[in-house]
Amino acid sequence: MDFDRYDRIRPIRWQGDRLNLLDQRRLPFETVVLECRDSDAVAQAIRDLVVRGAPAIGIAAAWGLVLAGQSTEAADGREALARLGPDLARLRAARPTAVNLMWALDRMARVLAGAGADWRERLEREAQAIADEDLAANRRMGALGAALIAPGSGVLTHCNTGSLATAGFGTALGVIRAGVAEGRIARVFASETRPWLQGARLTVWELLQDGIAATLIADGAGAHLMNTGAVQWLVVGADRICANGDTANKIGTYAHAIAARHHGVRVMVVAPSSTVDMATARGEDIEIELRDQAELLSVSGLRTVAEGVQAWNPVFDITPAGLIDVIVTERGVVERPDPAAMARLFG
Ligand SMILES: CSC[C@H]1O[C@H](OP(=O)(O)O)[C@H](O)[C@@H]1O
Repeated sequence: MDFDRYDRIRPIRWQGDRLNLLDQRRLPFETVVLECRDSDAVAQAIRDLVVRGAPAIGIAAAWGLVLAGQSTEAADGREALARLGPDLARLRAARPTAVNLMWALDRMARVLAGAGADWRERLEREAQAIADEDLAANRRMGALGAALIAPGSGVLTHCNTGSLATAGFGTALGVIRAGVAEGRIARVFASETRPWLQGARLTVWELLQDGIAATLIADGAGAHLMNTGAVQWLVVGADRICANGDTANKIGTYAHAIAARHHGVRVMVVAPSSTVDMATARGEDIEIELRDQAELLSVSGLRTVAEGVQAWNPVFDITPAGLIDVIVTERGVVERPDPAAMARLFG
């Protein structure tokens, strides 16, 4: 497929002495780039959702460590690793649920541990490799996932899993891009994804850039949409996939998956192998990020809830493996995920 036609947005741009991040808090109406000049600025940008999406925060954190290295004196990688310990810890703590963040930093730390006097160059090469591999994985998953979808199908997606959430092309949205390009997907629906509105602000905007028509629905309209017969697949991303196939993804995914099973709609989870966490046995062992209740109490800075009301704001949920028909990764496809099937591909 013609990737350049379908995929032009790049949320993370390394500039040699700074990291430029497309500020996703301001989209779709303003295009603002935030310049990060040290690792603390990158950690803050991840916490504040300037950059978001599981693969994207791993890539941004890797560049954050490169920035930290530029202001650190060390004779070799081992010494650098010791000096960069606090930066690594602050980047790692920026968000708890998406394992790509920890995966990318562990990979950077391993490179440091084995590097000599050229440790700064090695770090920079590794960050670039993490980004390049993510883009290649997304393109591969797009082909693998689209091949499972029968021509003429409708799909529902949740949150934003596109170029904005990755190095480019996207995970679930990559499958949708490929499926539309191949003529398999005839209808795309995106749920708005309260409270941060990744679906409403980012996904339908991204698809619009590609000339892909998408219909926005309220999160609560998912079951009703499925009942109409308009969609045959729920296609979503992931922030962490456990050894048994249980999957953490944006809050609301679990409700969509329950409705999908009830209506005979198939569920596809699309994520690179960097999202697979074989060290976590099952979903209940995943830390679910709780964000400020203020995100629920107002919309675009305008308070919508009476003063004095309390809110609870978990931003991910767990979809049990039993509700997932297929997990698509760049290494291959896991059908009806369970511990044995996961171990065959990731053990
Ligand atoms: C391509 S993974 C995207 C993943 O990240 C989202 O979360 P957030 O916007 O809070 O970073 C969501 O769970 C998506 O599925």
